[in-house]
Amino acid sequence: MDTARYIVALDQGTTSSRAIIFNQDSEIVGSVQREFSQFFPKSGWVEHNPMEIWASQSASLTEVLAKTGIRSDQIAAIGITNQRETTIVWDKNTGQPIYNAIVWQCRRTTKLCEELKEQGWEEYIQDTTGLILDAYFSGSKLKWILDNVEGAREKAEAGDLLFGTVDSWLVWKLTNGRVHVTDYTNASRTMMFNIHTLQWDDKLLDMLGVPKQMLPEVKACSEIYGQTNIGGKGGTRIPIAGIAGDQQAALFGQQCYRKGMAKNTYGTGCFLLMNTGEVPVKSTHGLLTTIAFSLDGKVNYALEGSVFMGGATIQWLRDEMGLIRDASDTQYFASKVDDTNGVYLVPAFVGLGAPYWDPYARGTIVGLTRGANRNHIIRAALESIAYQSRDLLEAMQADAGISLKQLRVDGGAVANDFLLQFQADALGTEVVRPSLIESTALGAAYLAGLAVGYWDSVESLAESNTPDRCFSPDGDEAKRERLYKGWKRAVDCSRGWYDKDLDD
Ligand SMILES: Nc1ncnc2c1ncn2[C@@H]1O[C@H](COP(=O)(O)OP(=O)(O)O)[C@@H](O)[C@H]1O
Ligand SMILES: O=P(O)(O)OC[C@H](O)CO
Repeated sequence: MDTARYIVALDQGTTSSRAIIFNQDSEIVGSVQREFSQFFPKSGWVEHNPMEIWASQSASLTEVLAKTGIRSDQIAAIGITNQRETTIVWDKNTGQPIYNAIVWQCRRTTKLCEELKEQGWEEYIQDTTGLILDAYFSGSKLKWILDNVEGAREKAEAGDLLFGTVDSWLVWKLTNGRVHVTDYTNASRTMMFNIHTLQWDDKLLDMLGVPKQMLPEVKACSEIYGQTNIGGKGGTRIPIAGIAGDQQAALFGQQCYRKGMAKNTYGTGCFLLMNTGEVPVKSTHGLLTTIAFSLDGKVNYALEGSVFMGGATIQWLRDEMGLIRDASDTQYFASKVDDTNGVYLVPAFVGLGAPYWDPYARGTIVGLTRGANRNHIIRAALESIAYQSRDLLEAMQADAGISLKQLRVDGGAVANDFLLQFQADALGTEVVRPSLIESTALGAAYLAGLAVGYWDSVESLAESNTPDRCFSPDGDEAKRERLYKGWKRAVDCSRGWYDKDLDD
C-alpha cells in the first residue's frame, strides 16, 4: 500500500477553482480545475455565487483524489489560497449567503469611496491599512451589503451574520461551520485592518458601520486552523494548515522570501509584489503596502501594484469580441504582424488600478487606421498587459529606490511566449518563467506543509522551483521608450471617461 504523503492546495481564483496535489519534491502529482459563473448585473458590477464557489472548490478536491487514486489519509494538510477582497456575508444559523459575493473587480461602491475621500479619510486609510481608498477593497463592499440587503444590518447587529473573504468562507464550509478565521494577508485587503498593530481598526469599522462580531479571527499564514472531514462523519480528518491571498501565496511560491525579491502574476489581473522585509514601506507612487506573509511569529510586508485587467483582456477578446477561440491563439495571431500598426488598447474596463487609480477610466482603443486588422488588435491586447506591468515596475522602483535586474513571473497567461518576450523588451529587464507556473498553489502548499512539519523550514524549500525559460530584452532602448510613450498617451485618452452623474 502506498504510504506516501502529500499536500493539497485549494486555489480559489477569480475564474476557476483548482485543487492541486504536491509531493515532497514540490512536484504536482494531480490537478483539477473547475470554472464557475461570472455575473455582470450592471455596468461595472461583478458578482459570483458563493455556493457555486464552494461547490466548484469541493468538487475539485474530491475529483483530484479520485483521479490520482490518492486516499484522504495520505493528505498531510490542506493549504488555501484565494482571490482576495471578494466579499461574502452569510447567515451563521442557516449557512446561506445573504447576497452574491461582490467580486474585487466590482465598481459599485465607487461613489461611496468618492464621498469618503471628500470626508478626508484617504490619509488615515493609507496610514492604517496601507491601501488606497478604492472600491477594490472589501470594506466598502461590506458596507454596501449591510446598507442594501433588506434586514442585513439588524441581523449583523444581532450577531447572526458573518463576513469573510473567500478564504474564510471556504474554511467555514470545510469545517462545517465550526471555524471562522482569516489570515493576515487577506485581512490586509479589507480596508478594515491595521497592518501595523495587526488588529481590526475600530475607527474604520465605525465609519463603515460594521459590527465587529461579524469579522473573522485573524491568524498567521501557517498554522492549524481546524480540520476538515473527508467522507463525512467518521471519515478522515485533514488539518487545514495554510492560508494566504493568492498574490501573496504566489510571492511565497516563487520563493521571494527575502527583502527586494519580486514577482508578477498574470492571471485575471496582474499583480506585482515586492517583499520589503519586516518594515512596511509607504508608497508615494500609487502602490499598496500590504502583508506578504506571517510565519514563525514574524510578519513580512510587501509593496504591491495591482492591475485589474490582465488575462481578463484576453477573455474579452474571446468571449465578447469573438476574435479568438482560445486564449492561447493570441500568440499565433500577434506573431503574424510585426507590430500593432500604431494601435493601443487600454483595458480600463473596470477603471484603472495602480498606479493611476482612476475609477472613471474606461476601455479604449486608439490609433486605428484603415489598415488596422484583427491581428493588430489582438497584439495590442497582449502588449497592454506588458505596458501595465511596466507602469507597476516603474512605480515600484521609484518607491523602493532600487532597479530590478530580473522579474519572476507566473499565472495562467505566462504560457504565452510572445507576451513574455514583449514584456522583457518593454521593461529592458530579464523575465524568468519558473518550471512550475502554479506558484500560487505551491505557496499555499508550502505554508500548510511547514505548519505540519511536512517540510522543515523555509531554507529547505529554497530554489526548488527552477527556471523554465529566461526571456532577455532586445536591447533597443529607443524603440522601447517610443512605444511606451505611445502607451502613456493612450492611457491619457482612456481616463475620466465614465460620467460620474450616471453612477448609482
Ligand atoms: N496562452 C495564453 N495567452 C494569454 N492569456 C492566457 C493564456 N492562457 C490563459 N490566459 C489568461 O490567463 C487567465 C487565467 O489565468 P489564471 O492564473 O488561471 O487566472 P485566475 O487565477 O485569475 O483565475 C485568463 O484570464 C486567460 O485569459
Ligand atoms: O484571481 P486572480 O489570480 O486574478 O487574483 C485576484 C486578486 O487576488 C485580486 O486582488
